[in-house]
Amino acid sequence: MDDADGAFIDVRDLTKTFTVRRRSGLLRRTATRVHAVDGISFVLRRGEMTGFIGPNGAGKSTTVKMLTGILTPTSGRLRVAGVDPWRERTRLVRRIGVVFGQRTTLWWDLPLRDSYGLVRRMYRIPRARFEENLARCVELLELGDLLDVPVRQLSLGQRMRGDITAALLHDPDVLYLDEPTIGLDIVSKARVRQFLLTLNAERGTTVLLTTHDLSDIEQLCERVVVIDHGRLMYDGPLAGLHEVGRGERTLVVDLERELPPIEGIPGARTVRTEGPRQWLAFPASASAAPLVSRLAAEYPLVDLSIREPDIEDVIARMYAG
Ligand SMILES: Nc1ncnc2c1ncn2[C@@H]1O[C@H](COP(=O)(O)OP(=O)(O)OP(=O)(O)O)[C@@H](O)[C@H]1O
Repeated sequence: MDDADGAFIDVRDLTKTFTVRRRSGLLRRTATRVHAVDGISFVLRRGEMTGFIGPNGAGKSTTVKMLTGILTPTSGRLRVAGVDPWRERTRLVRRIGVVFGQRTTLWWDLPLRDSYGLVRRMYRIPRARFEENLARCVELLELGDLLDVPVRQLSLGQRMRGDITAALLHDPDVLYLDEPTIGLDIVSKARVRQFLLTLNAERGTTVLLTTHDLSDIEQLCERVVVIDHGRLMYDGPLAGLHEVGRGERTLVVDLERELPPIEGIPGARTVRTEGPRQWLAFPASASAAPLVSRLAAEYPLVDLSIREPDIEDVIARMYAG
């Protein structure tokens, strides 16, 4: 059930504080408090696919653990599908799927097929629905040849596809993915991403994706939530994140030969040189045309291009600020 206002995941002023006791002398121990999540709020609607990003230690895992009912919040309000995850964990378990890129939820010594059988029993999935969901995942994730292979013999990419299938056999409404493409080669990454797009489009599964790979976000998510030091830094469309960094654009100039850094062009400053190539930053609000004609008049130009700030630059700048 969704909230009256259509919120499927509703997070308000959520905090989680850990008390860490450290030895501070021979016999003394001092307690310090870590504000892992420090008052974040966001609302996800059903069927949204959202990127959840932030640097190491930002509080992403802690947030996801609270969303899945593994950790209890220190304060704030939390609802997933109308349910308080901590209090009604057993009810919620049927509605959510979780995939951790770095750990497997499969049984190491069992072939995938047997692992899935155990998942079926754990969730009491009706046989027909189980078979249907399994067949679908096997086809889309190309697992057909792997079902009888013990999990320990699978490559990382194969295991990840196996894990995603296990998380979806009970038809969850929401899927939490923690670094689903970490360590995967390009082909496996593409397969996993395509699968997630199909899942979201066909089933309307709500997806919250934690990743350090920003191309995951660019290819999958229209919306991104950024946290740092437990605080919300940005929540909005991916395009808006580009806007945040749209203070400057860069002109990449190829000269006929290596020259000293270009100087004296009003409104532009040389930020980098590498052989005959130079990079000039200029305000995004300014037109590049006068700059280009001035450069062409004064320097032996071979080629040039304009670079928009990429998402990595923008985020690096947000964290730095
Ligand atoms: N059980 C715990 N006890 C004490 N401190 C904790 C505990 N779990 C997390 N923390 C601290 O809370 C902060 C947030 O950690 P969290 O794991 O949520 O970050 P993260 O954004 O998931 O980082 P990463 O990208 O490295 O996985 C960190 O400072 C971490 O050391």
